[in-house]
Amino acid sequence: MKKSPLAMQSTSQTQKNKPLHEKEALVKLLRWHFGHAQFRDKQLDAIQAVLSGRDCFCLMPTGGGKSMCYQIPALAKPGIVLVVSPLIALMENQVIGLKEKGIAGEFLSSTQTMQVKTKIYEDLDSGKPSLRLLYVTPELTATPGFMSKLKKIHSRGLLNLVAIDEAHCISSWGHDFRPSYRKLSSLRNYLPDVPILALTATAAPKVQKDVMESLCLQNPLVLKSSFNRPNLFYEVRYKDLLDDAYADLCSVLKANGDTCAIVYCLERTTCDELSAYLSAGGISCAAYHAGLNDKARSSVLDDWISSRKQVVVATVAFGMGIDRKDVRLVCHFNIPKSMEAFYQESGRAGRDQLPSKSLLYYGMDDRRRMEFILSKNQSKNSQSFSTRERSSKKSISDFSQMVDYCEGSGCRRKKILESFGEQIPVSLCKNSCDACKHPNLLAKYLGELTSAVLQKNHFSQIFISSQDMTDGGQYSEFWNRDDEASGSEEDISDCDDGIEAVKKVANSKLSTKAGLNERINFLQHAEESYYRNKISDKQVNVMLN
Ligand SMILES: Nc1ncnc2c1ncn2[C@@H]1O[C@H](COP(=O)(O)OP(=O)(O)OP(=O)(O)O)[C@@H](O)[C@H]1O
Repeated sequence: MKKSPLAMQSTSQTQKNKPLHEKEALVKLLRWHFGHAQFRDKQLDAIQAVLSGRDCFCLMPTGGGKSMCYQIPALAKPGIVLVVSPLIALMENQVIGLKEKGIAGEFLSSTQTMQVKTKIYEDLDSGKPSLRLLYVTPELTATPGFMSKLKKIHSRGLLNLVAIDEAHCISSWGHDFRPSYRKLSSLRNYLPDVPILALTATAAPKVQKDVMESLCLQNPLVLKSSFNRPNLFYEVRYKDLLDDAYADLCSVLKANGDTCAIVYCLERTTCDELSAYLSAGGISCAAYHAGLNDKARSSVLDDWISSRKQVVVATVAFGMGIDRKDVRLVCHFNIPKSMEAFYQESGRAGRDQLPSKSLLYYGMDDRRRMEFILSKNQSKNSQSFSTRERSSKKSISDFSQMVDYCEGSGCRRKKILESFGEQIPVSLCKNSCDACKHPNLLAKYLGELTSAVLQKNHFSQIFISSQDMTDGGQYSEFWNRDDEASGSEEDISDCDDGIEAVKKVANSKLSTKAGLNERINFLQHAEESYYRNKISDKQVNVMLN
């Protein structure tokens, strides 16, 4: 049902003296237009700050309700709120949602007809625009023509707020850097006294700082919600211990009925293969990646959004703007490149706050492949040595957090939150990760994983990559050396009983307590010492005590 706007401005004397951002009045707007009983967490603080003219940096997890922080201010006083958004699909969705509620929202993009655009511009020029929310791309915002239009609107006192959605796109430290966002730095110069609201679900402190500086926020109210997603259950499964990861995922999806899911894969071919496999298994499923043409992609997206398809097997191209709230499972079929990317992607599950799951399939081959990709990116990105070094160090340390998430034995939730600088007691998890729920089982798996890794002779490969990761030296040569190294290592192992004895002792010493990383480090150390110094298994025993 469409609703007529609820008038916020009253001319009566008593009302005149009341601030527009009074709590009861804002709650009334929330209930009237959106049907929600109360504001969530930091929403009210953000709304009151921007209504009083103050800049605000608002950090809320995915599905936290960031949109309300600019939609309510747009309804609280005459004039418009400009919303900068990175994706046309995102803008379109929001505008459709607003119109359904009878709220005057529009977006400007290259996809619109001249007729629609002219109508919007005429409304803006009219001196009394009926528009409340105008969504634009960062590219358009920064053009001189559009900026001068904004200045005109502002000179008439009608530009109430500039909201920057997905504000982390401005930071080259972030996982979704968009060069066009950089142009938004000029907003403050052009519109010095219009409050800016930066919104993001990005947790990395470095990115947060960068966003605030880049947008030149002045004394902003900084609001940070917890990143904990209590309705998500976190689980890791180990590919090296499974007979068939495709079959395993197929049974997970089947066990959950006709559930809505996103499966992220590293490569397009895996998307196609896995999607075909799941479809053959009777799952309503489609692949989505940048190798498909625009038409095919938008048809997959449409089918999924409208529930004609339940599962999308996709690369990370299936990203921001994915607006289905009932995603019950986000599966990473390959390890993501960083905790930040993992958090964003897994966060697409359960945006309706209902119980949902994040499932990651971890494999040692995937780990090595990702290390290779990160090293390749580093060599491609050849601006200057220091930039390369900075970006390489960052990628490597970002990825090592992800490896620790998979290979360590502690609470997964705690690891996620701690990687974003949030300290939490383990009790917060309430057994909603596999590590807390089944610690013994996980310890068993990690023990088996170590053995499987050693059996498959991944040992020497991990050794090479870990060492290169720590000294940052010959990282990019890892793959070139890999074949040779594993070949020669195998030769030595095959004919050398000493090293087998050393490995056995080291393994037995560590299998109960240590995490996989720790074990591998010990084993590396033992193996290296053996070859260098020919120490005995007894000496290894002493060394590891
Ligand atoms: N105060 C509230 N009470 C109840 N539901 C709310 C409230 N505020 C927002 N919501 C609902 O929460 C859901 C998520 O809101 P929204 O899309 O704004 O989140 P978001 O933080 O922008 O998420 P994302 O980062 O995924 O875009 C929506 O369905 C919205 O209607």
